[in-house]
Amino acid sequence: MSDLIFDDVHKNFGEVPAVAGLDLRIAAGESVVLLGPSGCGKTTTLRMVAGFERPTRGSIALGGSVVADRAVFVPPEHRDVGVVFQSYALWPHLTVADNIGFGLTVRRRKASGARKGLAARVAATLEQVQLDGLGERYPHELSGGQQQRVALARALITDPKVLLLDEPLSNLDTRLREDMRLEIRRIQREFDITMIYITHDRIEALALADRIVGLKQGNVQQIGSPAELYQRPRNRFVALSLGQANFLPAVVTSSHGGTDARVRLGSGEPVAVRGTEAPLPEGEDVTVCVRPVDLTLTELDRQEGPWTGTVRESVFLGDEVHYVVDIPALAEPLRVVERAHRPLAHGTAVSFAVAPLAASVLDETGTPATNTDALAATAAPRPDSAVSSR
Ligand SMILES: Nc1ncnc2c1ncn2[C@@H]1O[C@H](COP(=O)(O)OP(=O)(O)OP(=O)(O)O)[C@@H](O)[C@H]1O
Repeated sequence: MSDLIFDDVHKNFGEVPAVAGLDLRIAAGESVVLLGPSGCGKTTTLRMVAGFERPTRGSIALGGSVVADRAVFVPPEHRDVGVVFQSYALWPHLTVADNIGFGLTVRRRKASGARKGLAARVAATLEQVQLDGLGERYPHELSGGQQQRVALARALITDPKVLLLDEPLSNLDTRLREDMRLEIRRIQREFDITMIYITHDRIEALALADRIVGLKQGNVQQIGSPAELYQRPRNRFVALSLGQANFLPAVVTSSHGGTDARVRLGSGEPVAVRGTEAPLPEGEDVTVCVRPVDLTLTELDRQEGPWTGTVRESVFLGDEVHYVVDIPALAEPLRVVERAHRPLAHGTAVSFAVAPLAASVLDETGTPATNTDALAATAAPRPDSAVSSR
């Protein structure tokens, strides 16, 4: 059974469409991350689930019951959702235990006579978030990470149908963010919690999601597992949301649809790439997305045509070298990440190769392909050796 269903959910603020037609079914125990830049509608979506906003159109169902549609609007206190905000929102004058217990006592459980079990529930929840023994402290006596654990515990103690987290790690330093990321995933998995987590941080999205929803200006761009979105992004926006990417013009040489295709870059040998769902006609101009780690450079004596180039920047980072390479046939410089066994110096002439089945064809109907334009402007013949699969 789906725990949470969005059916064609829209939310407009005046003329601003904050959320434009969200269709999503979240299964019980699933962790879904809404990923997108500021203003794409993440918080609005979360607020509609919590009951702080009402959809302009469409419906939201939670645990089998509609909580918001044209006719129904269940108020926040009757939705059984737990919310964790970026700001922690703890009561400064209450101890940790009272902050956590507060979440439970304001719920119906108080009325149903469960109060006597409160101390035991608080202790168990403190243990769940690994804060055992700190119940008598006040929030100002805790670190930022510990305070966020208290906020998490306060949401968890009510045993919510869905846990909503709104950029909960933004106020923490890098190290604590890493720890808390793992901690939230552990708790979510261990207790089989249905979770919606919103962030603009790609690492958080990749680390925490069973599925990621890529959002842009209120519109869903793609929904899928972290690996799907990373390895087969539908468009440039999704590709760049999850990390650095190169977008290269190519021509389809064979495709079977749903499976993998072969494309030619420049006049190199065809290279196997991840195809699109629909078959691609042979000869079709496409754009392929290649991650920097899926390219390799080969040193040349001199540049041999528009599909070879020169190293503009070479940054040694210990395990890896990050290269920026100017290729005349491409509008944008190529980004390449290689193991740091033999850093190539600035100005070195190079050819590049794409690893087989590492690149993917974008579905960019109607999107201007800047790199293709650049290629069309380049008339010089290209040596076959310049671009090949490795
Ligand atoms: N109460 C409101 N009144 C008017 N416009 C609003 C309101 N809340 C949000 N918006 C607008 O709706 C759009 C989506 O906002 P939302 O806060 O959902 O984005 P977000 O992705 O969560 O951004 P951020 O990461 O900055 O929090 C934005 O254009 C925002 O300005």
